[in-house]
Amino acid sequence: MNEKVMKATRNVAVVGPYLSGKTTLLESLLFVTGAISRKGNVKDGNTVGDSSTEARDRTMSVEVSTASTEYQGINFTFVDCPGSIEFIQETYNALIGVDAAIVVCEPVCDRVLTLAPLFKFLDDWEIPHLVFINKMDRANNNFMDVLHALKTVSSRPLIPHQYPIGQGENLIGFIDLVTEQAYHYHAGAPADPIPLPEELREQEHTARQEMLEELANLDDHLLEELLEEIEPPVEEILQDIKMELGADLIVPVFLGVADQDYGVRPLLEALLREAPEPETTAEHRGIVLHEDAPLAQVIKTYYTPQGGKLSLVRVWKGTLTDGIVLNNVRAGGLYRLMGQQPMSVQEAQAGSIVALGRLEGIHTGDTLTTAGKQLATELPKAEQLKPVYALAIAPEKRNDEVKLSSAITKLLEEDPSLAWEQHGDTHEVILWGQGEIHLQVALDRLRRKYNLPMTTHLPQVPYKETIRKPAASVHGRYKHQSGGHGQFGDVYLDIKPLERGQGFNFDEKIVGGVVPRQYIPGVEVGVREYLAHGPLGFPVVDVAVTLTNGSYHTVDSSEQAFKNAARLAMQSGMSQCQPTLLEPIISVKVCAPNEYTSKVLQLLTGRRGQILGYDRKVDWVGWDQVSAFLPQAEMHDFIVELRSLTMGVGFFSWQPDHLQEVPDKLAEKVLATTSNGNGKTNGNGNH
Ligand SMILES: Nc1nc2c(ncn2[C@@H]2O[C@H](COP(=O)(O)OP(=O)(O)OP(=O)(O)O)[C@@H](O)[C@H]2O)c(=O)[nH]1
Repeated sequence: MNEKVMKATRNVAVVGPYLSGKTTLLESLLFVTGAISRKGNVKDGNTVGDSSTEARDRTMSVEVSTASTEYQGINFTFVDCPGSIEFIQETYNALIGVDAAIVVCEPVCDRVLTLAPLFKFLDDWEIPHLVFINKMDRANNNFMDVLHALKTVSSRPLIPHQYPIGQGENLIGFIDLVTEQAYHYHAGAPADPIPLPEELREQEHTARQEMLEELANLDDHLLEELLEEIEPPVEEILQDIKMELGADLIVPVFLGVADQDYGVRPLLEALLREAPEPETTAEHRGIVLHEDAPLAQVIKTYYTPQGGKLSLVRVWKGTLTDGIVLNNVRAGGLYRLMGQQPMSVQEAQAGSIVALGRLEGIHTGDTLTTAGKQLATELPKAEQLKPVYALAIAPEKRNDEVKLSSAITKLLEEDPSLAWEQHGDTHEVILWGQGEIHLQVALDRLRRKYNLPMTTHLPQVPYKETIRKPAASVHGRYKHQSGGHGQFGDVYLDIKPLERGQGFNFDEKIVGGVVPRQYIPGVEVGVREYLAHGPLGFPVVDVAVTLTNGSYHTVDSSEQAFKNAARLAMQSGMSQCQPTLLEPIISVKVCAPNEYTSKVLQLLTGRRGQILGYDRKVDWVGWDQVSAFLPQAEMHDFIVELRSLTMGVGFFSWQPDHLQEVPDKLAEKVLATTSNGNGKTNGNGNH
């Protein structure tokens, strides 16, 4: 292991809520370190991050992108992560592979809640992170008020590292609370030291005391110094911050204006001083470093516009070279990525983040070793989010259908928070994801990368039907004479409703061979075939059918003729049984900050949901979890409304639960919109 390389590397994710300025900050970090000579900006679509067409079209990040630079002898790889909650899986997968994260947020007290899921993930994974309060040129709220608001959504104490000089448009610099040195910002150049403004002395003192007291909660020596009113040495404070940030015990808070490079150098210096080295991160993850065999983990999979596969990996130990065989697959190409630009490298040492080409069969999250797949002890992966939003899709051109499955497979490799299925009842291809924009981006990729323009519509609700009443001895006789020998089958069936969830049962009570044994399977097939489309046009469930009687003809009877007779019997019998529509009900667990619980309850009941109860969400301070049954017909845009009611942070998990009778009035509506009674109706029935 090359310890020198490990010590000289830092991998830092840039994360934070939607549009907080992460891509702009990355651009500034690359600019002030000299990795790029001219800064791009998000509106002009020429930044290093957000380099894909899908991102540029929407001026938002839709996948992670990495860029490397050097600052004061340290190689930094920054991973720019999407902020939108719909692309959060990307962020979670990438965070697994970094040493630290910069949480970029805006100085708005009302919006701190949007950070809650991210802080939760960082804290659960014990990923050291610091906060960069960006857009300080737009700050309306007092800095300490923002800090205190942020504290309410973090389980780790936030400590101010800086204090602003001026506010909003009048922001001119900052005070470093560790050294108590004030600085004046300059666009495009390092800040100048200036004397500490007298009028800020008291506020600076209060902020600094808050920092020292939080640190003293974790360091007895510092606590003693504070109690005895001894001024702690700067070195001791810095050492404490480094140790406690490294162990994810505190969250230092910085400030600035990314698009003017204000506060960006101090941020880099803090990362240099305080962010953990790759070796520390690896040890923290329980990786045994003294064995030299390479160990890496995939944090993102890309398919380039030319169709090549690139696996972005964090090298935990050992050295990767071009052509290395990992998990029995030979890598073809080893690259450092600068946005979408791959730059070939000969080798990648432990601690780096690089891309490997052509790792077929390897997926995001996989652990890679030279020991072969079976021998690799899997490193933990980020939790896979379950999709919550669906669209039915079909290729615009019919003969593209064959191409679709291989394109979707690649799409899902790039983005594991998508899923797809061919629905058994409705035969639709359903694309599942995390929200409307998420699916639009996936459809854009299908069109652009795979030349597969698609049409979309709301998925059909897979309604079923059943019966309320039995019918006895329903008769079906099939008699057909055509040329040679004819067709004859004759049956009597009893039809009975079954308990909900019992499915279908076929039985026979034939005595005296009135229907010969060899024809009985034909009767069952005929019944089953009929039940695929009941009188209302949907598959029939929870029905028992018994063959009770019949007759046959020695020459003309056949299995086929009995099948037809059974269908005829079902046709005449089922209409007497009061057919009724059933809808799928899903069980949902809806999670949101408790100030929104009453809105969540209203949302559910407004969608015919049945509330089963609610309670505090385990391990989520200040959050509730509501359990309910919800008709699947009401699920389509449920996530959209839930997010709009909860500042974007509410989420839910779901699973199919049972079938339930559709209330009569609604059933009429559903059946009226059913085209030609063939069971096709759109989701979201009554919206
Ligand atoms: N006033 C001001 N605007 C900024 C600052 N930083 C970024 N912006 C603007 O904020 C908007 C969003 O910036 P981005 O860098 O795309 O934000 P992001 O966090 O990467 O966005 P997503 O990744 O899509 O969540 C752009 O219009 C930027 O120009 C800043 O410090 N001050």
